[in-house]
Amino acid sequence: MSKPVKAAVFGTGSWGTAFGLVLADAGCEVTLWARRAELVDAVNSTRVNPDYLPGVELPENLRATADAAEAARDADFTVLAVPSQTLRANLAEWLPLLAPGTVLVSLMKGIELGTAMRMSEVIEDVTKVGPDRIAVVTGPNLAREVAARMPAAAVVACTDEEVARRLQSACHTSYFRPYTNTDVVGCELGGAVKNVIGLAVGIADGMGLGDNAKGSLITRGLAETTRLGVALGADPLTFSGLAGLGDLVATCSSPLSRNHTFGTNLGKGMTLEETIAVTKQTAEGVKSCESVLDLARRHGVDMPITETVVSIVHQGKPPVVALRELMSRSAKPERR
Ligand SMILES: NC(=O)c1ccc[n+]([C@@H]2O[C@H](COP(=O)([O-])OP(=O)(O)OC[C@H]3O[C@@H](n4cnc5c(N)ncnc54)[C@H](O)[C@@H]3O)[C@@H](O)[C@H]2O)c1
Ligand SMILES: O=P(O)(O)OC[C@H](O)CO
Repeated sequence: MSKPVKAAVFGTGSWGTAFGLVLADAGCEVTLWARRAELVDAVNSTRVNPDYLPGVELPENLRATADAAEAARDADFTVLAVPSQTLRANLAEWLPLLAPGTVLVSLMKGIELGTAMRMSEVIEDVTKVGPDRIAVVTGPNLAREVAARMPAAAVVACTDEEVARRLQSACHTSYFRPYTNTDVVGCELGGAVKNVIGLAVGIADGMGLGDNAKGSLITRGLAETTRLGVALGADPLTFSGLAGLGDLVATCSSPLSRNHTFGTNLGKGMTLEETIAVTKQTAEGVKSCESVLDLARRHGVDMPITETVVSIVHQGKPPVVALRELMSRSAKPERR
């Protein structure tokens, strides 16, 4: 009998725990690394993560530890599920512990502030591991729905298709259907920019702008995501797939999305400080809207919706003023 696949998941938040559950359901032996000993004890003794996924029973082949070396030991896959802006520092600490030959898997949907790097680029920069051992999981995957074993498809992307296939098989269950893709750039950009568009749609929903506004923002949001992707060498077709349109639709329609909810609160008139205070989990778009805009400017790409989100979230522009400016931009053909 062959040995079970071993997976270490660094980050016991919503998605780290939910994806750990998927891996365990697919037959992997899973170790979650958590910062806090109380959370480790709760997971191991009650089989529930009370802070992030209350009410979800975790399988027996998933356990938690606060010891990073123990989590990393002999892992075939080392899955990273921390906030995008802390990844570099976290990974630098874990680097000496990583199992030789392990595949590093990013679950994160953000762009690093300051460097404008995608998460796989940060991983490569810190570990010096080649792109053939770095993979990304993305797509319409709201953690609570996945943890409830509700059906979802996803994308596992790696420049090495064989590695993507191995990861696909490690996380394929009756309710989680992963597709492979070799366009890592497109898959990561789709995930990071949809959070920014999710904020924009949330703001519009909070302002009561209606479903035409929502459809328009999703579509034009996808257009600017695709423009950025093409400038960075991505395949434009990736953006009509699960990492692009699929994730945008899920994020922009769901009250479970933290980015959408964050935007809705702003659109209803909460201040940024009030909105941050009621947001308990990571809403990546809040920081990444600035790094996405930075990336776009470095490549001479126009991203008016992203620019609008930055002006509301970070420059204090009232949403009604931002809306008026967005709508009064000069008229242009749809495909340019
Ligand atoms: N939640 C979802 O539905 C979902 C789905 C797909 C992708 N993602 C992406 O997954 C990533 C993680 O999101 P999440 O939903 O699990 O977030 P979360 O806020 O639920 O959990 C974040 C985890 O990171 C840990 N953490 C926070 N600061 C840290 C630090 N300085 N050092 C080490 N660990 C730290 C927290 O303790 C927690 O375990 C994000 O990039 C998000 O966009 C989330
Ligand atoms: O809750 P959000 O806004 O981070 O979205 C979660 C997932 O990325 C949806 O696919």
